[in-house]
Amino acid sequence: MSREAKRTCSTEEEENKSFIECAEFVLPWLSPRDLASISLTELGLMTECGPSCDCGVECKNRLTQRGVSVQVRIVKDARKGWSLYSAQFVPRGEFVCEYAGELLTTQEARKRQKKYDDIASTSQFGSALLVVREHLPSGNACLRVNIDATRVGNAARFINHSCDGGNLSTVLVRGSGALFPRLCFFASRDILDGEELAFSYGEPMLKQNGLKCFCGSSCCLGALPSEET
Ligand SMILES: C[S@@+](CC[C@H](N)C(=O)[O-])C[C@H]1O[C@@H](n2cnc3c(N)ncnc32)[C@H](O)[C@@H]1O
Repeated sequence: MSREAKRTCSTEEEENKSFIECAEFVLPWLSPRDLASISLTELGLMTECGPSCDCGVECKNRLTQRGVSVQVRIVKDARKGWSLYSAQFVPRGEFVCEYAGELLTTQEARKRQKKYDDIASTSQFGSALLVVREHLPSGNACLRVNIDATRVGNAARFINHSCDGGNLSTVLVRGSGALFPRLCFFASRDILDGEELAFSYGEPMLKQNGLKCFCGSSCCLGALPSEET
């Protein structure tokens, strides 16, 4: 899974600071292949109070820091595996949950993805390693965050892909003073009680032995978005 964000509001000075602070997660220069992926679906960006603020978790500007915010149900699907359903009406724009998981170095993410791909080739295995690339305004660099919810995470790790974008928008939330952004889901439209929650895992850059997609949408491309991490 791969998600893209373009940061638009920072100055060059801020950009350099962020670049240095997050050195381990930065790919300094993008390969031509990565550059080709800049046009992928962009994430929304948002800032909240964070470790450098005096306020507590009840602060109104910590909307996404209070756990899963809607009632959900985990349901098994014969073809997609475990899936997350809404167990209440969720109005458009409402915060749903964070994509929580282990933050990995890129080296560890690559190692784990290979292991997960091997397991998935012989069994029904739902790995949940998501790569977020945040492109800095200059276009010369990108901050990469690898979130692995396969073993450690919250209910968001059961959200399946839909080729039509599903009913969730992804927003990268940066807490003031926090080193890494967090990936959060908001309802992209009104969601009915009993609807499956879904989002787009990214543009299809198909691997030869990629997994089949069973999202069931009219624009289904037949394969899950997947790329070399
Ligand atoms: C983040 S996990 C989602 C939860 C997963 N279904 C499970 O059982 O753990 C991602 C994995 O779910 C499966 N998956 C997600 N969306 C799918 C879809 N549209 N069609 C088929 N499989 C899907 C794939 O195995 C994928 O690697």
